[in-house]
Amino acid sequence: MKKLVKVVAAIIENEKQEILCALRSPEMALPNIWEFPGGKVEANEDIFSALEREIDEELNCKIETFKEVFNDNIHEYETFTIHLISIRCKVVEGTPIPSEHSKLIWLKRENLESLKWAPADITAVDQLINEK
Ligand SMILES: Nc1nc2c([nH]c(=O)n2[C@H]2C[C@H](O)[C@@H](COP(=O)(O)OP(=O)(O)OP(=O)(O)O)O2)c(=O)[nH]1
Repeated sequence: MKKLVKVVAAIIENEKQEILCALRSPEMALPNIWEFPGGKVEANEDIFSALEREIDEELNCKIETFKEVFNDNIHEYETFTIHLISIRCKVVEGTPIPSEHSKLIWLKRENLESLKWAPADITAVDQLINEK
């Protein structure tokens, strides 16, 4: 059986109703595709604390999570299975600066479709596009 990896991802919306999208760098696993920033949940860590930690590490800013799951998806990649949990958040301190990603952009919901997303993220992207 493939390894199951639990990953949390942040849906960060700004005051202009734009969503933060992050481009994975050529050095990362699944390179050069767009995702919601986040990462793997460590043992004994709850999903909300994991996301706060990951965003602090990756984007050098503090977020507050909405304490509810926005989208929950299991997707099988070739080499592992991902359990991707997307959670709405807002930035409460600092400004997102990429340390690992190639690029960050803020996009309106209707433009999210224009990016090449990680396959596991498609259900969350569709849910965002369709909710308003
Ligand atoms: N962060 C994030 N990862 C995603 C998303 N969609 C998706 O398929 N993934 C995959 C890419 C990676 O294989 C895995 C997350 O690993 P990662 O490398 O970003 O997380 P991490 O910082 O905890 O990893 P590590 O290098 O410390 O092991 O999940 C997403 O929206 N956000």
